[in-house]
Amino acid sequence: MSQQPLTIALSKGRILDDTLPLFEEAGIVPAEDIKKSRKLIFDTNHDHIKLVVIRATDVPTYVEYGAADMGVAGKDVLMEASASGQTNSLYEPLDLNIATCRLMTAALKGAKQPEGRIKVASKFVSLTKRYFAEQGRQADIIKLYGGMELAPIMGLADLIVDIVDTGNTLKANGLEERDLIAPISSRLVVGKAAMKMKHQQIQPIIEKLSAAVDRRR
Ligand SMILES: Nc1ncnc2c1ncn2[C@@H]1O[C@H](COP(=O)(O)OP(=O)(O)OP(=O)(O)O)[C@@H](O)[C@H]1O
Ligand SMILES: O=P(O)(O)OC[C@H]1O[C@H](OP(=O)(O)OP(=O)(O)O)[C@H](O)[C@@H]1O
Repeated sequence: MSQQPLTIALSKGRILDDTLPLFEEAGIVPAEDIKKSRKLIFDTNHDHIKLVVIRATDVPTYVEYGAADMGVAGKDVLMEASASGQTNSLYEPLDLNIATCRLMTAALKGAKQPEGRIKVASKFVSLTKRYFAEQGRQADIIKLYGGMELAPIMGLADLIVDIVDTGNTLKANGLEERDLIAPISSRLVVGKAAMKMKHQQIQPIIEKLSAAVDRRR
């Protein structure tokens, strides 16, 4: 019996470096070197499986709408997509334990926070809004697209919400960690329709990836 076609959306950028070896261990290998190509869609060693390589923030959208059946994305990106209402039906069956880092608030070293409303800069606008609402703190959220650490230095914001890994970027810019919002790693996500219609094909992939993740622990 021929298998139904299956499309997996991978985040380009730093997650891809960790995703490709994991997929290879699970027996899914692109037909050409993704990192040397300008193509966005790739055949694999399985006739029915294709990989699409897109911006991390677009992965939840492709999977939510069923344009891709499954995907790999950072928990930060998934939290933001969910908080903004961009997604509401994604399954998250596996923590791939790659691209691990922390979603933190941070501020200038030693800086006191204002009593009333605070200004918070982040690229994760919706999850930041939700987080401060849950904390019962009034916050104006300022959307930035990168280099968040600059915002407190320039007086644009009191706090930032950003990814921290080694802490080197914060340190280099005179900032310090404040509160942990969530530990982050990349997750395998599956769309609602795919989970229903292609379960028999998807389940073995989840199992093989899960075994590959376990072997690394
Ligand atoms: N310093 C870091 N260490 C470990 N993981 C990180 C780090 N920064 C980001 N990540 C994780 O990797 C994911 C992708 O980050 P990357 O820097 O490749 O893309 P991006 O700059 O957020 O996206 P884009 O360039 O498409 O806007 C993030 O969503 C997060 O889950
Ligand atoms: O704690 P560290 O190990 O220093 O890592 C944290 C940095 O990594 C990410 O930035 P990235 O390099 O993706 O650049 P960006 O600001 O363009 O997102 C994140 O936004 C921090 O700036």
